[in-house]
Amino acid sequence: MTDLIYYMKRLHAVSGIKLYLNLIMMIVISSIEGFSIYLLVPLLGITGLVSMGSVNIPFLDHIDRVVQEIPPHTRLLTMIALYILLIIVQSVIQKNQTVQSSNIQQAFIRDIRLKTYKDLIQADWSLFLRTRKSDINHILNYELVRIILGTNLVLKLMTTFLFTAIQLTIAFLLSYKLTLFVMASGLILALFSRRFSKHAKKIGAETSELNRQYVANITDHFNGIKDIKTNTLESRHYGWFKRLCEQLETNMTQFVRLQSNTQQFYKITSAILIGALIYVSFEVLHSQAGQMLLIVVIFSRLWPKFITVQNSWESIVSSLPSFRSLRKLQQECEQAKEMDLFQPASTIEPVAMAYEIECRGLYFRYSENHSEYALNNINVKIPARGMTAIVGKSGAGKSTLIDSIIGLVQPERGEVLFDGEQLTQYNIQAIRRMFSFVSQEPFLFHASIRDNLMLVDPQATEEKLWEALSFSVADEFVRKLPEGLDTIIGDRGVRLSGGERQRIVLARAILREPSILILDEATSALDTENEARIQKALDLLKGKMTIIIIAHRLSTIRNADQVLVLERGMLVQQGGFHQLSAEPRGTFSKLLAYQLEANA
Ligand SMILES: Nc1ncnc2c1ncn2[C@@H]1O[C@H](COP(=O)(O)OP(=O)(O)OP(=O)(O)O)[C@@H](O)[C@H]1O
Repeated sequence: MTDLIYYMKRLHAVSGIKLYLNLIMMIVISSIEGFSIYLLVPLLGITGLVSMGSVNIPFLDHIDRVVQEIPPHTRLLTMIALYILLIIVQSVIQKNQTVQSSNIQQAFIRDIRLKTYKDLIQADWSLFLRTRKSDINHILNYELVRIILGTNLVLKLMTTFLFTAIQLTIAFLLSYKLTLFVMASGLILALFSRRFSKHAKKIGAETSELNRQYVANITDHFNGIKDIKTNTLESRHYGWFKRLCEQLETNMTQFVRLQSNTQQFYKITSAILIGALIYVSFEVLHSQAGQMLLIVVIFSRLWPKFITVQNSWESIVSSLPSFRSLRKLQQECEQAKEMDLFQPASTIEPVAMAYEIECRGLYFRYSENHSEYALNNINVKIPARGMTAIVGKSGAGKSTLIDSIIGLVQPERGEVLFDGEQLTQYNIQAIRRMFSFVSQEPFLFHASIRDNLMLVDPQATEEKLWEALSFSVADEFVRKLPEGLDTIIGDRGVRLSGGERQRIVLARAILREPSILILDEATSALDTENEARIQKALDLLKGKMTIIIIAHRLSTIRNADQVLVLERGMLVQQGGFHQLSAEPRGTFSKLLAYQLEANA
């Protein structure tokens, strides 16, 4: 419930006075509707269907007196005209209210979307290690829609309460005994309906979970469609998906059944109550026709409100898990916040590194439950403008070391220093501006090659783009593409080969003119000829920028100034390529030997 209150406050902050105007309009609309129905009583009186004299109550008496002032021959026409006028006024207000309500809603949706996106993008890497991308997708799509619906229902419920209060006051004036009876019956029923609300909450939680799984499955299945096809797993995946769809169907049907059960319950109770009231008034109390009409009017105005309140409440309660999910994600993002979006990247002055990066006593675990450290007491210096290679078996901790140097993960103990200055949340953005990083899974957007390159340098000239492409040996193949630089490369660059993708990403990294270039298996998909050409280009960069390379193919790091050898998170060797190859018992020699064997 606190989550719901949080978002209602947010709605209030976004819409301000408009929200109250909207509520007032809703009340006016409901009141006119109520008034026009009460107006039916004198209308019926004029037609002679009901004798107004028999209805001895202040409110209707007053109306009757006003009606009597109208000349008899125009009385009916005046009353009908008044009725039509009321409906016209109501529809004009209704139109404005609908437009304003939609404006409020859209502004609220925009606010939540922007806040969530901003929170996410400002969060540090640890959040993305913990959270599935499909869950983020799910929250930004499905849950958001349910939150909007839920908020809308709360507003409607508020107006219903206000409207019911007005109705109750009028009803009280008409007959306090009858109104008290209806209210008491409503309260008793509300107590009975608590189990409906509990059930609605349970169904709502299931809906959230099932929708989460739905989005996760779709994302997984279509990300892995190549593997599904090559392993002929289509029918198995279809089976999973079918089961989930059936569960979703059952869940939705359950909710509709619950709501119709509530409605049925209220309708039957309403029929029994009104029957009992009519019987008692007629047979026991011998009431007149006017009072009987009154009973029907009051009952028919008040009772549906109880049904609306109960149904809206069930829907609100069922959407509470969505409020929880979004709030939880936002809270996690707030805790993991590492930067402020209000400071644009272009205004952050990159710091220049003159001497070295130093890792001092670094310890890191992905989870406190892990007994093994991904980085275990790493002490190392990476000199500026030199080439440092990091090698080791798969899982040795190479990428984790890079991630802690960039500040993507925070060490449990120890520190990373740039020219003696510690990497902190205050200088992280400035320090990151020095880097260009080509990861193991480089990302290209569904856009042209030009757009993908200019992402890092929107002012880049044509000449500069081709220079970068030439560096990464990508110029030849890009020239041959039908649209050249303007070729659209598909989702994540699927329309390019793995090696071509890597070369475009490398060109992008160079275009940024970094002072520290990090390549994590950046040329692993290249053929030996193209890899050798890139090696040469990298050699030319030595002395101009700091280069850190993670490579499995050890032949590619022959020219490195220093090699760091990692094993199970520990730095086990450090030195020049030839120096380490000459240590026969060392891990590096073993790695070299394995590769020679494999290539033989
Ligand atoms: N997101 C993660 N959550 C939990 N454990 C992780 C995560 N990423 C890596 N690890 C673990 O941390 C250790 C070091 O992983 P890391 O990716 O740094 O190794 P690596 O040397 O770069 O491996 P590779 O050469 O295969 O890329 C491994 O045991 C790995 O299983």
